[in-house]
Amino acid sequence: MNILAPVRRDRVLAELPQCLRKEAALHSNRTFHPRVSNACQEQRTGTVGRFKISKVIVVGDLSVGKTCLINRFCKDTFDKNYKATIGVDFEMERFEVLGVPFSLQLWDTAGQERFKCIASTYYRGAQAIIIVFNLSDVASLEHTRQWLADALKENDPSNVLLFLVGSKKDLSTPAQYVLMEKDAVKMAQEMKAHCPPCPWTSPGVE
Ligand SMILES: Nc1nc2c(ncn2[C@@H]2O[C@H](COP(=O)(O)OP(=O)(O)OP(=O)(O)O)[C@@H](O)[C@H]2O)c(=O)[nH]1
Repeated sequence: MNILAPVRRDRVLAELPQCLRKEAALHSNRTFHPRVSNACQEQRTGTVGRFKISKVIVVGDLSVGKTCLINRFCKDTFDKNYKATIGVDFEMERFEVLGVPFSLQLWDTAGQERFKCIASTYYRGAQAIIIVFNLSDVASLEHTRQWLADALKENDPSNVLLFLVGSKKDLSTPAQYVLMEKDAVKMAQEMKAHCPPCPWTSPGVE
């Protein structure tokens, strides 16, 4: 008996969503890799990496907006009150890709130093690492190197997708933003990551 609710309409993917900016995109393709399409057609998704379920870990300094980013993505909500994450939190988002069920496990980790030890025990086995920094706090961008190093201790660097995400754009002036973006793009290139500005956490989007 299937007791799961239907997959949300915006989680049914028949083509790749349009990217925010071409240069920030993983690649500029609008369609799936033929290997993925073929495997989906033949219902052989177990053979395309871990297609049925993927783990994403979200790391970064305290209060940069990791929880808000996940809540915007999963629940389309924004909470202006800060509640520190204790250790880790977890969300599961179900998709349907080319007719095949797919689940994304999102691990929200604590940025506070005292919880780092607990949080890092959940880093292992990630298919994607999202490193978040605050666009109005240059130190949080500098610290992304350390967050990445810690996350990669538990994962195979050649087999994991990296994303560098700038939050709190609404709190920086246009001039500050231009400077931070330049530094962030440099950092993203150094990490071989991608650096799309984040549309989800902006209170204006709510
Ligand atoms: N103005 C503004 N505030 C934001 C934005 N994103 C998050 N915040 C606020 O920043 C604070 C911290 O957000 P969280 O998402 O809890 O931060 P976190 O990175 O999960 O924090 P830790 O759990 O301590 O690691 C909260 O008060 C949020 O409301 C944003 O884009 N703009």
